[in-house]
Formats: sequence, C-alpha cells, structure tokens
Amino acid sequence: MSASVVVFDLDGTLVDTAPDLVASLNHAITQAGLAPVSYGDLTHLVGHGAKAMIERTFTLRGKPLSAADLDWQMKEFVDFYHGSMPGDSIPYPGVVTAMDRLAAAGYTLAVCTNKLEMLARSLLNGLGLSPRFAAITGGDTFAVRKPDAEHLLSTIRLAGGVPEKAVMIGDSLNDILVAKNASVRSIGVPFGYSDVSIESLEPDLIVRHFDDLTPELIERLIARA
Ligand SMILES: O=C(O)COP(=O)(O)O
Ligand SMILES: [Mg+2]
Repeated sequence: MSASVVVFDLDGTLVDTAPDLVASLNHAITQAGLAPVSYGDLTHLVGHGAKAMIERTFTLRGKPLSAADLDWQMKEFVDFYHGSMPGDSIPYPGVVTAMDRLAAAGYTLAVCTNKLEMLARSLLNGLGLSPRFAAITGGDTFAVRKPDAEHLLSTIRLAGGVPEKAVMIGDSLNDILVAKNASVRSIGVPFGYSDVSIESLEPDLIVRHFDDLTPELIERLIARA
C-alpha cells in the first residue's frame, strides 16, 4: 500500500525566506541601478521561480531587461543567496513539530517548490530539514513547474505516493492551482507571500497555525469525497 504524502511548498509555507530573498534580489538589482524592493513587494514577485522574480522586478521598476542582463542578474542573485544560506531564513512556528507528528503517524513528507532545486536543497540542508523529505523538487527539476499538474504529480510519485492520498500545503496561487490541476487536496496557509487573500484562492482547507496541522485533520481531508 502506498503511503499518504503531505507535500509542502517552501517559500512562505515551510520556511520564512523573505529577508534573504529581499537581500539577495536587492544585491543583484541595485547593481543595475534599480531601487531596492521591500518585503511588501515580495508578495507580488515571488512564487514563480527566481527568473520570474527578476523579470517582475524589472517590470515593476519600468526597466528593460535583455536576455544577457537576465542571465547576469540570475547569477548575481543565485550566488549571493546560495553563499549566505541559510541566512536569516527560519521554519515557520510549529512546522517542525507538525512534521514530527505527521511522520510519527506514518505520513511521508515532500517538498514541491518553484525555487531552483539546488537552492531548495541547500536551504533545507542548512536548516537540517532535508532528511525529513522523501522527495524535494524544484522549478527546474522537471520540464514543467507549478501550477502545471505534472510538477506535483511527479513529486508525489517520487515520494512513493498516489494523488488520491496526497495533500498539497501552500501559501499562494500556484500551490492551490497545482493541487486543483492535479486533483490533489489542498491546504492554504495565510502567513506567506501571497498578494491576494488565501480565502480567495479557495483551498479545500485553511490552516492558520501549524499547531492545527494534525494527522486526524489530514486523514479527514483525504477521506472527503
Ligand atoms: O519563487 C520562488 O523562488 C519559489 O517559491 P515557492 O517555494 O513558494 O514555490
Ligand atoms: Mg510559496
């Protein structure tokens, strides 16, 4: 029998990465003469991978970005971010205990993020969290990424699970969308980096604090018709 898999998004769901994302992005863009971005800007910029984050930042500042500029910006961002990991990034309150609870109850855990897989692994290694996950996949692991159903379905498969017995937990549009696209149950969290309310994304369930994420809750959600 395949195990039930609980899949976590990374930025804004599992780990509060905002200070390091903002610092690394500003390290890159200010060298191109752009004004630094703030935490408030991040909700609009993050969630689609680093390339999209840089492109969106240049659009936000009304600055053109050539393919060569984008490559250079990517390298500056990735090198700075990777070099300072785990930096000030910390797991959200209660999430480590919640993962302990789920693992003890027999759930398999996985990560499905649009971050580059190398950055995701490096961050999770730095925080000592990697061994908890049966699969860690990023925006560049497969040919497609969230919200394409195949990113989530392949993550569940890699973790040894099946979509009918899986749950996707995330903070923003692409997480709830990928779950819907893959016909996987979704849980939304309100404390991440979404530029719209989690309610408006209509996840199957909203969990406001990881203390509420229990095996019983997930069991009931998976059993829902
Ligand atoms: O945009 C990113 O870099 C990744 O964001 P995610 O972990 O929320 O998918
Ligand atoms: Mg996220």
